[in-house]
Amino acid sequence: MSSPPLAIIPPAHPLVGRVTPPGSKSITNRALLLAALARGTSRLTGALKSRDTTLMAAALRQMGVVVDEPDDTSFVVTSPGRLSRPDQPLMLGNAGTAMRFLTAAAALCDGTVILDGDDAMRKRPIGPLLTAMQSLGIAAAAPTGCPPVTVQGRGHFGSGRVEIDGSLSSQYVSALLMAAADGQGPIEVVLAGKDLDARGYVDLTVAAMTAFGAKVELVDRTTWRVAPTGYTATDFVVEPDASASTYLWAAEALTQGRIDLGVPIEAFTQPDAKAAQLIRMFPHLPTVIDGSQMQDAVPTLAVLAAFNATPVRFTGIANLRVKECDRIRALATELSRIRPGLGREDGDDLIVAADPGLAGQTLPARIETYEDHRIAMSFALAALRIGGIVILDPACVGKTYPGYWDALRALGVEMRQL
Ligand SMILES: O=C(O)C1=C[C@@H](OP(=O)(O)O)[C@@H](O)[C@H](O)C1
Ligand SMILES: C=C(OP(=O)(O)O)C(=O)O
Repeated sequence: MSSPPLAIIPPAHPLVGRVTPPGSKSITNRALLLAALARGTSRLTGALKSRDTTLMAAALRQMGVVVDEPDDTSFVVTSPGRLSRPDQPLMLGNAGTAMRFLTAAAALCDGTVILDGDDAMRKRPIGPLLTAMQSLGIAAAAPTGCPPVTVQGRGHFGSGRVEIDGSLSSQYVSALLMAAADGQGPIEVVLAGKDLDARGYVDLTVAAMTAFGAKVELVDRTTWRVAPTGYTATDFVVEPDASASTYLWAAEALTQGRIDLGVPIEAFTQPDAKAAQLIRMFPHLPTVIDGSQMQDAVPTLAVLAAFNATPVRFTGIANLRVKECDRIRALATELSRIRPGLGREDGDDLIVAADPGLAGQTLPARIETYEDHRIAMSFALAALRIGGIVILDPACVGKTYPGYWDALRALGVEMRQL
């Protein structure tokens, strides 16, 4: 059921203040899984509490891991060091990280594991990951090429060489790498097909694995060698979420404000932190932005581009079509709802016809959010400068940033639930 629409009133002042961004979704869900694979107790602090991490934690509990939540930003994970076969299917909503990472990890259980998600997740491809697992001798099936998935766990990940086509999602590579430390012997994960978009997410994976005691060697740009070390319980600090921070950086740029996130941009290791340099260039964003290495920041940059001095073409974003929704289509459609022709698809590129004159106008538009947190959060930025914007189903931000609307309110943005 969708939540009541939210009308946002453009603030008459620059947004100035302090906001603490939530913990990184990507890092929290990696750390939760790795802690679950390590015998003993691991404390995760600075973690994200949101729909995606709640789903990951619940799935791990179904597999016999104790996940305590002593406060709003910590998880304490106590594990026997292996995952038990769950009695019921793992229901993972539309959490891509949980679905992909747990599909590989399910091979470490003894017995059958079914992983399923919501309607949107049932359209997100997982075939390449299953093909890779099958090549290691693991029985894994998804008749439609998308969840639900059935994995016959056999208690280990095998050994040898596994090829993976990561062109649709880097999460397949991350999933294999994390499970590979529980191999019977060393496992080489080799990229097949074109180079990865979002390579930075695989670097995050290797960093998290290393923190939990794994040994991963980058043999060359396409090959990682993972030793069969298993994982060691540890205390782990999750950095703030860079993708969530992009909305605040953009809000600052759009209103010529000053928002202190309490963390310098250089401290982020996540790929989307690269967007900060572009946002700083506003209103003179480049005419072409390659979004491949900062994919989750593209909705933020696209809405910002609507107010830029010159049009912007976004390239390298084909796999935005298989995220929470088809984000290329959603961005083009919703930008054009504000002003016809403001956003347009060109093959798999998105072209935003910039119009600095939009700022200060009233252009009533009810923004469809397609149950996609990033569509809701990015179009709220348009509402900081344009009157009459209503965000439909605003609660969808709970996937990764449940405190988003409160953060904007704390900066003095007025909103009305309709
Ligand atoms: O590994 C991760 O944590 C993520 C990888 C990216 O997805 P893809 O690898 O599917 O592009 C990104 O869009 C997603 O939000 C998080
Ligand atoms: C694509 C995203 O999420 P996921 O793939 O983890 O569902 C996202 O958070 O923008």
